[in-house]
Amino acid sequence: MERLLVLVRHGQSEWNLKNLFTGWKDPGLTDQGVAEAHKAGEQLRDLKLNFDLAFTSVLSRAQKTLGIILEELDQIGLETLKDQALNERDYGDLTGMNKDEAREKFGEEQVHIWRRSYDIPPPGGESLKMTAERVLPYYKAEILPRVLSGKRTIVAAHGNSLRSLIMELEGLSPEEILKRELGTGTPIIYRLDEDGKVISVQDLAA
Ligand SMILES: O=C(O)[C@H](O)COP(=O)(O)O
Repeated sequence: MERLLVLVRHGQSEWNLKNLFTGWKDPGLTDQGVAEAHKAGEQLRDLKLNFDLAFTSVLSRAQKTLGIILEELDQIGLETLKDQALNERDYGDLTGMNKDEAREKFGEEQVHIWRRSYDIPPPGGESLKMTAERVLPYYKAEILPRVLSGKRTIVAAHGNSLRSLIMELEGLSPEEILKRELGTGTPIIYRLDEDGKVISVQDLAA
């Protein structure tokens, strides 16, 4: 039985383009983001992949990316579960701030710590560890059992919610996962064994 799990970060958003901390804000996709989502769908179609079930966050950039991918796969209307647990990490007081201006205001080092340390949250927001503490219980309760039952599953979500998942799937340390940058609109294909361990990983960015 195939146990297929595909993760995809949303295509470029309006706020990615403007270089703003986004977190739980809900900007739409740019034209480039729409194109990236189409390309992700085409890549999956070229691999002859399709799905029984989809998961996404409650944020429109992830939902729209998923919608475009499903359109490319001729799977519009696929059963889709949406949950806030898969949202981007909450960037707290940094939300809406330009990332370069934040570096000027708080210093390069501090902004890097807020963006890429494992357990130091930005002011009023979530660290990667806190993000993982909501993503992983949801994965274990809702996503993994369905993958293990043979439902071919796609998850369209966000840079940091997906980092939490990848850390778990690939057994990475906090240092290793924080070095991993996820491209917008780039699918990563996992095949799992009956215990949920990863048998193979195919990153379509590579
Ligand atoms: O929320 C955001 O601003 C981005 O989606 C991810 O940002 P990061 O690369 O600063 O973690």
